[in-house]
Amino acid sequence: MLVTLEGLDGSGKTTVWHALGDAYPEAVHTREPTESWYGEAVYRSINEESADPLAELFLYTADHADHLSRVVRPALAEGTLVISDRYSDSRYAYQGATLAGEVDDPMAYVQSIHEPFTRRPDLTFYLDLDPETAAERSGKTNKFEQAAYLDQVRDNYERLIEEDPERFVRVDATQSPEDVSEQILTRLAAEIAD
Ligand SMILES: Nc1ncnc2c1ncn2[C@@H]1O[C@H](COP(=O)(O)OP(=O)(O)O)[C@@H](O)[C@H]1O
Ligand SMILES: Cc1cn([C@H]2C[C@H](O)[C@@H](COP(=O)(O)OP(=O)(O)O)O2)c(=O)[nH]c1=O
Repeated sequence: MLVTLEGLDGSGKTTVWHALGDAYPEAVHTREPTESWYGEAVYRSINEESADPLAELFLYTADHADHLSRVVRPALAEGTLVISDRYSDSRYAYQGATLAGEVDDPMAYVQSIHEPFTRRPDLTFYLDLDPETAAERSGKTNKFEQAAYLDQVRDNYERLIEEDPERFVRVDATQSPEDVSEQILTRLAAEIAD
């Protein structure tokens, strides 16, 4: 089973990911961008103000392809639970925003380049938080963390949820970290038992 955590920067994904690590020590806990050299290239681009958005999309997508073949697919093939802090929906939502004006319907375009090779998550927790609080919590440390930009990213996440309501579980991320984790742990336990 492939479970992903999605949401704006500062929505609390990493906090939940640690709680899931404690609850499911036998699972593969992973993230995108990854820690591979592809992921390092992605972080280099994130910290570059003038990075070309299309080039950046392909760096993220290269990192995803490597993540899939090296980590996600082998673990799933062994029947291991995989929990990823960010995954392809981050590309659809974020690059769907950075590519506005570069290509028509950027989110559909980004989805179309993933479709032939990606593995759809079985379950995605969306940590729902307003962009102002998210930007405040995240400390606005990179170019993607400004509230106006996060507004567009949030709209894109809403479109993704509309497209695939069965897969997404919306979690109110204004709750305390304990309540957010508790809600996710309860739902995940129920899905695994199903
Ligand atoms: N539910 C919450 N309520 C208030 N603050 C939170 C909550 N969850 C996380 N935080 C804090 O917000 C900041 C960003 O959380 P983090 O888990 O790193 O988010 P993300 O991985 O989504 O960027 C951290 O300082 C963290 O302690
Ligand atoms: C995985 C991914 C992340 N991002 C962005 C979101 C973040 O601003 C940044 C780094 O991700 P991350 O380190 O997960 O940031 P955070 O923990 O604050 O959520 O990269 C994309 O734009 N596209 C992607 O496909």
